[in-house]
Amino acid sequence: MNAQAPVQIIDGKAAAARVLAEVSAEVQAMKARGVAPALAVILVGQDPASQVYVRNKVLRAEECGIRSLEFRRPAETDEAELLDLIHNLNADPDVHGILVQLPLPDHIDEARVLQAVSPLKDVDGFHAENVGGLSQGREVLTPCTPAGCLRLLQDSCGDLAGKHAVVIGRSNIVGKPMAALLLKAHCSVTVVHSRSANLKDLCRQADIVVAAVGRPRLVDADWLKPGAVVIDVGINRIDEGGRSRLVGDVDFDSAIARAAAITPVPGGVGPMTIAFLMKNTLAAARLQHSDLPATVQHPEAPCLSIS
Ligand SMILES: Nc1nc(=O)c2c([nH]1)NC[C@@H]1CN(c3ccc(C(=O)N[C@@H](CCC(=O)O)C(=O)O)cc3)C=[N+]21
Repeated sequence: MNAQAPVQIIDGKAAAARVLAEVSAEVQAMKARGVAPALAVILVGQDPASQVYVRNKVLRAEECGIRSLEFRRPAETDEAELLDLIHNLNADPDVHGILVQLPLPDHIDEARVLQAVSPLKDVDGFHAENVGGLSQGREVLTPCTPAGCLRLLQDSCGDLAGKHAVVIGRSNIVGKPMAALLLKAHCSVTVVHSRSANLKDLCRQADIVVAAVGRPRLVDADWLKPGAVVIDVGINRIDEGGRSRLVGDVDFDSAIARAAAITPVPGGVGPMTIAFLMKNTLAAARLQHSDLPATVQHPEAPCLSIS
């Protein structure tokens, strides 16, 4: 049997710090030309996890010089009120990005709310116009988590052309846009999900596995081809021995025996998601100020996160 090369643990925090440094430099350049990028974050209700995420987003924004505005609304807020707030932010020339934290309370129609955000300010990339643009391979505002995963894969594997990527999960937030980005990067893409027959056999054929199903430690070494690169999007809070801890959709301790490279949870995809939110806010500010001289754009950092 061949000895297996040691596994590379992909450091999402370090990768995110590099992205944030790029963003900070560009924010300064943009400010020097009179535009101060600003992100509005809307949080409806008291979900504790959402509060932590929103707090982190606001902190990261401040760190890279992006102005952040937080709008907290009670869980009972009705849809019309929320739509009203979004319309006001759409019309505000000093606000460049709008993020509506998900999930929303059950009485609010999530699709209608996401569709109300101006596509030019849609830093989540969830508006149908951006979803459609991504599927056509255009450079549009792109969902932050898959954009972050793609960057981690490019850093780790270089050229992705011709590789077989298996995406586990078909959500609008991760699975579907991830598949579109991998296709754009010239991978062969298989999307599998909870109803797939032979889930494990399909996964075993993958050069690249992106797990985004929300099932704690579903994927173990037995699911992997030796040398596979594994991106774990899952963030599952589980109780273990009376203590709460975060685990991914991948059984990390098992998978490291087969994978060539793997992201940990925490410290993998999560920090990259937030870094790409900042990148998208900058891209959104540029979309709204197409009059800015091109020198604002960093030559090696293309305008939008998918490129
Ligand atoms: N409109 C909208 N856009 C989102 O992008 C969005 C959302 N709603 N709702 C919730 C999910 C979740 N999400 C995370 C972002 C960062 C971490 C993150 O940085 N996690 C740290 C650990 C955090 C911890 O310890 O809890 C890590 O993985 O290292 C996690 C989760 C963005 N989301």
